Amino acid sequence: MHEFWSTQPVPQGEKEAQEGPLEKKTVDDVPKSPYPIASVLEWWVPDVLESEDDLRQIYELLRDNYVEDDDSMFRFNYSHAFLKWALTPPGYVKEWHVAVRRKNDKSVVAFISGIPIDIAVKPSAGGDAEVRKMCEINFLCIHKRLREKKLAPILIKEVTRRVNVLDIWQAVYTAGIVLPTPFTSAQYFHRSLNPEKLVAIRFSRIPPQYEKFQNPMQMMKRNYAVPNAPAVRGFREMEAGDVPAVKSILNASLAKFSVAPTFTEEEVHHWLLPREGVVFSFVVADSNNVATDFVSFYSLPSTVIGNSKYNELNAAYTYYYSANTVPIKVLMGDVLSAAKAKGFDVVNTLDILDNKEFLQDLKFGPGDGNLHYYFYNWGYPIVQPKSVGLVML
Ligand SMILES: CCCCCCCCCCCCCC(=O)SCCNC(=O)CCNC(=O)[C@H](O)C(C)(C)COP(=O)(O)OP(=O)(O)OC[C@H]1O[C@@H](n2cnc3c(N)ncnc32)[C@H](O)[C@@H]1OP(=O)(O)O
Ligand SMILES: CC(C)Cc1ccc2ncccc2c1NS(=O)(=O)c1ccc(CCCCC2CCN(C)CC2)cc1
Repeated sequence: MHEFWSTQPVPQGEKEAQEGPLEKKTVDDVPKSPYPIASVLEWWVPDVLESEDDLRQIYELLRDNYVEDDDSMFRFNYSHAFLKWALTPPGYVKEWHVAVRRKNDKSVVAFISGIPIDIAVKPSAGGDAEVRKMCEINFLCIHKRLREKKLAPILIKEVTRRVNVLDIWQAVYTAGIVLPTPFTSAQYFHRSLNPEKLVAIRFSRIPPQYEKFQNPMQMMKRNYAVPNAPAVRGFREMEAGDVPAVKSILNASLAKFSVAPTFTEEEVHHWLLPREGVVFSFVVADSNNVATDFVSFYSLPSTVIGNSKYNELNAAYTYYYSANTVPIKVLMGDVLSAAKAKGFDVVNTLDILDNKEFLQDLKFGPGDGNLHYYFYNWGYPIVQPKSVGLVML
């Protein structure tokens, strides 16, 4: 059971692992050359920032081989611009974008990414959080034709080596599957904005509770209708001038959670300023035009697999927020209006952060997916998802 993960510094599910590092090594212990790989394959570092063609190759691998839901109805289709944004935050390390190509035709067959992140972790016994420089791992993907050949552990060992060699010894990551050993498990929830399209894609017929109506689809549309203008006075798109205020209110909000990132001003600028078709952010400004509240969401479309009428689902995912002068339920209501106005079909979210405070009133329903959160080389007690303030793209 877990031939690879049983060899790794992760909690192995026996008694509660002690908090903190599970193994201690130094840079001198780290191999200086790349992990050995099959002779028909080669390691490759794409230049996602400067080479559109390198970015396109990573985009296409993920478009055709990345995460699907259990019923293979949807597959994530992160856009070029989204991947460039997600992979190149301030201080990113190019070599942590680890790809594998076939030597003969240079086709990309696998990928895994790491980016730097400062994580504040609160000891379970209480007390101040410890801020730790970690690596955030994402986009692990192996071409469908190369699955179940133990290539994933090789990718994981190589990215670990490239992170360790820079004296970083912890990582944080999430997955839709259970591995040794989650420190929390969150549930997906979704909110229809375009019920007609969702019904056409997901069900052959309208949900039974609507059958009793004379015109069921009309009733669904009415049930999921949202205002076409924001309710909150002073609600507007975030601008560069808001960065200092957003940094301070967001860091203050995230400090409440047991596990959450901390953001520098540069990181607020990169992660939270609006980017067309990628990330959308808004502030509530007071009479001096100073941001008192903040809310954001990102665009992650999914390919609809095998549906005659639609081939793409436009999904928005709730991102970071700081609700201070208005309840998060009111702020997120304006997110639904903004997402509808921008043509999104559904808003997805998780029961992390304070999200439980709006799920019911804003008509979110449970999805059929879970998101499990993990540390690498850091023992931590199991906490509830509402104690977690980390959103992973
Ligand atoms: C200090 C720095 C540390 C940095 C590293 C920190 C750790 C980062 C860890 C990665 C975080 C990724 C975060 C995300 O991106 S989660 C998203 C993962 N990607 C997908 O689901 C896309 C579609 N699936 C695929 O591309 C493949 O099925 C993948 C690549 C997922 C596995 O390929 P394949 O199906 O061909 O299998 P194999 O024969 O090569 O290898 C089998 C071994 O791999 C273990 N496995 C399977 N799925 C995952 C998974 N999602 N995380 C970790 N391990 C996984 C599995 O338990 C088994 O080990 P063991 O059970 O026998 O022991
Ligand atoms: C009601 C559905 C239409 C909602 C929905 C929409 C688009 C989806 N696209 C792909 C997969 C599922 C989709 C879905 N159903 S769902 O219940 O919200 C759901 C089910 C399953 C997943 C996959 C597990 C998370 C994979 C993680 C995501 C985070 N990342 C950092 C690592 C990989 C995500 C979302």
